Amino acid sequence: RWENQARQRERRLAELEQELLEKNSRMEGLQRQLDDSRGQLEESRRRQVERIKALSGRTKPNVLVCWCVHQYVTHTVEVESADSQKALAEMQVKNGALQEQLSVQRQLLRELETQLHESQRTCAQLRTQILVYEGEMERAQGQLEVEMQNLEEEKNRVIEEAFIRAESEMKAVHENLAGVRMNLLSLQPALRTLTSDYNCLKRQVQDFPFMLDKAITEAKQEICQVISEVSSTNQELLRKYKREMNLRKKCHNELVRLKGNIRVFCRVRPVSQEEQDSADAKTMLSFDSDDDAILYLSNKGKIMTFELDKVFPPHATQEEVFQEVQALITSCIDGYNVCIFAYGQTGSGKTYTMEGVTHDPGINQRALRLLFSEVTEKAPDWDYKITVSMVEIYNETLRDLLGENPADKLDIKMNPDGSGQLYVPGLTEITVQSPEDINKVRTSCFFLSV
Ligand SMILES: Nc1ncnc2c1ncn2[C@@H]1O[C@H](COP(=O)(O)OP(=O)(O)OP(=O)(O)O)[C@@H](O)[C@H]1O
Repeated sequence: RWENQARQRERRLAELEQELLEKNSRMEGLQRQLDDSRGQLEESRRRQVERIKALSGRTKPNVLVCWCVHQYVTHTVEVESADSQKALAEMQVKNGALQEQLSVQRQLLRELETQLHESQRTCAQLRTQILVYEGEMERAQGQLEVEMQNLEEEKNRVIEEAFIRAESEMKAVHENLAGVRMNLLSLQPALRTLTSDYNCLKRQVQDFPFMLDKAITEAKQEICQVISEVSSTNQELLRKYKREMNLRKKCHNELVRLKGNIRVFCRVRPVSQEEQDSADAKTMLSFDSDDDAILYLSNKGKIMTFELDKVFPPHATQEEVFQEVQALITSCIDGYNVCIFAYGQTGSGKTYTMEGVTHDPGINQRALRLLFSEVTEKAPDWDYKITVSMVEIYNETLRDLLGENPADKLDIKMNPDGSGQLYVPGLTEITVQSPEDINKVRTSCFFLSV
């Protein structure tokens, strides 16, 4: 900004100087004109004086002619002759013209002097203005210098800061570089190892198709060998399985022989609230602590002893009862006919033992679960088909509860195959896949019986 102002002022100063020069040259021209006019006036006066002198020579000596007071003299000249008077008149006319010319020249001179004064005044003003401008320029120059100095200082400071920063960054870069160099040095052995690994792998990849072919051939041979081994193992397993089955059959037969074909258990349910109220409720039944197959019944002071396969006391759980019949379920899978039923007076706990309650199921539910879990376990090797039939025996009459007409009576006949087994012709059989299916059948059965 200051530079612009200074430049403008310099331009203005140059213009004013140019103007001053022009005015000076014009003034010089006017001066020259004035000098010329003065010279001409001098010349004309000189000529007039010579004429007057010439004329004086021809006039009376007492005529006093003086050029500076010639007007007055003119009035005092005594004309002695007609020629002199005529010449005098002419001279007077010329004198008048010269007087006029002189006044005009004087006027011109005054004007020129006025112009000269005016020019000098303008020149003085311009000089003053120039001085003012010069002062302003000096001030601006001073400010400019201060600004320049400030800028220089700022520049130096910024350069110094940048230098310090660059130095620290340079230092950090050098440190990083040193770290990178160290890393590079430490990586070089790893790189060499990797290169050798890579070359090794490359060779392996090149050899891979041949190795693969070889491995496939070997694998094929091994698989064939394994297959033949497995096949022989299977044969062996089958043989063992058959032997196992025979063993199980033998065991079952032994079990039946030892425990008897028909086993009878007795389960004593807990005493109900009403029974607790009666005085002799707790003393009627008692158990033998050494033998779990003995039950004592006290009736009218007389103790009767019952011997069974097992007696379950009131605190026996559903699980304990089921464990006792569990082996029979396995026998059922192995192809034996099994029948489990509960017998007893009303409210003695038959339904509780066979069906149980939702949170603690009885023998039926547990047997079905075990049956299906065994079947599922053997599923890869054996095909099983489980069917359900339901009959009602009431007053010596047999009815098919799953049949289309549950009211129809069924007959029990001897199997004509000569096996000595009984069978019921026309009895409905429903194939089931899970214990839930059996539950559905039972529900419909209840529905039908209703
Ligand atoms: N071992 C037991 N533990 C607990 N409660 C039992 C037990 N046995 C039976 N009960 C309860 O005794 C009551 C009668 O049992 P349950 O209905 O099983 O007798 P029931 O022999 O089936 O009778 P009904 O012949 O009249 O059908 C039921 O409330 C049952 O919950």
